[in-house]
Amino acid sequence: MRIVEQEVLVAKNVTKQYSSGQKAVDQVSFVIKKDECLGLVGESGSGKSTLARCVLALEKVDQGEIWFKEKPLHLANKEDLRYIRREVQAVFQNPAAALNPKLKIIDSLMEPLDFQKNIQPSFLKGIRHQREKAAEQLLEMVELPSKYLSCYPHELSGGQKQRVTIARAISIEPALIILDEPTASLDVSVQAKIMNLLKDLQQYLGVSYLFISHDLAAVNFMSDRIMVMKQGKIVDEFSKYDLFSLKREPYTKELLHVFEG
Ligand SMILES: Nc1ncnc2c1ncn2[C@@H]1O[C@H](COP(=O)(O)OP(=O)(O)OP(=O)(O)O)[C@@H](O)[C@H]1O
Repeated sequence: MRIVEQEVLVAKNVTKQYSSGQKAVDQVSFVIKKDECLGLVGESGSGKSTLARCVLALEKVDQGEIWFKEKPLHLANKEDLRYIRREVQAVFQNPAAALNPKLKIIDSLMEPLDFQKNIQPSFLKGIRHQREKAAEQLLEMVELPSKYLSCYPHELSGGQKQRVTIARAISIEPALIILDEPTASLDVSVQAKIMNLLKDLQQYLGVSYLFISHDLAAVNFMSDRIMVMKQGKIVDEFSKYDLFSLKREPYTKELLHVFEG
């Protein structure tokens, strides 16, 4: 398949069926462009996380194609997978589960950089191999003081832990970050702060996002374009400025109704 330069990820007719026979993802196609945030909204069980796992190459697709830049995820060999794992990072709902409780924050944070010695992120120029300085810089980017580097995860709040997982995701300067309900486990006041941080980071780093949530308000705040998923299918797709258009599908209007309260 021909990939246009500005396209970071292209999914074409992706289908994933579990052994129960149910199609969790059914003929889904989309494009994520450089620097853009694509939002994916749908109620629980609509297939959002399954699609995310396919994009992360954690699930094998049954039909269709997923291309990350010029690499076919659906046919990826070991070397392609190594490249994709570096370029596509993820932040999930539960930061407590994402951090090893036995590791100090500095060690969880630096895991990707410790592992991939040859990566030179632009924002760590001159300090890439000074481990503590690099870790301090990463924490600063997510607005956390460096004193947390020597703490264990249980000493941090949920929002602080999520900031650490975000810092870890950006640490190797990926091209795409999958954000799967990144604020769902956090207090409402913290949710807004994390979303603002994610927006600022996106602008600063020029990274692309796939932002996944059941909350249309959150998706609308974060995204340039929005896809609505229902029972494994994309039932609506539009620019965020067209959310209130009369042309929206009835299901989007239902979600909108919940959002407007
Ligand atoms: N490992 C699995 N084995 C079998 N069925 C699964 C598996 N994972 C998900 N499913 C089913 O696939 C469908 C889509 O689930 P998925 O978790 O992708 O939806 P979701 O929109 O992310 O929901 P949620 O927001 O609740 O996580 C659901 O019916 C779910 O029960």
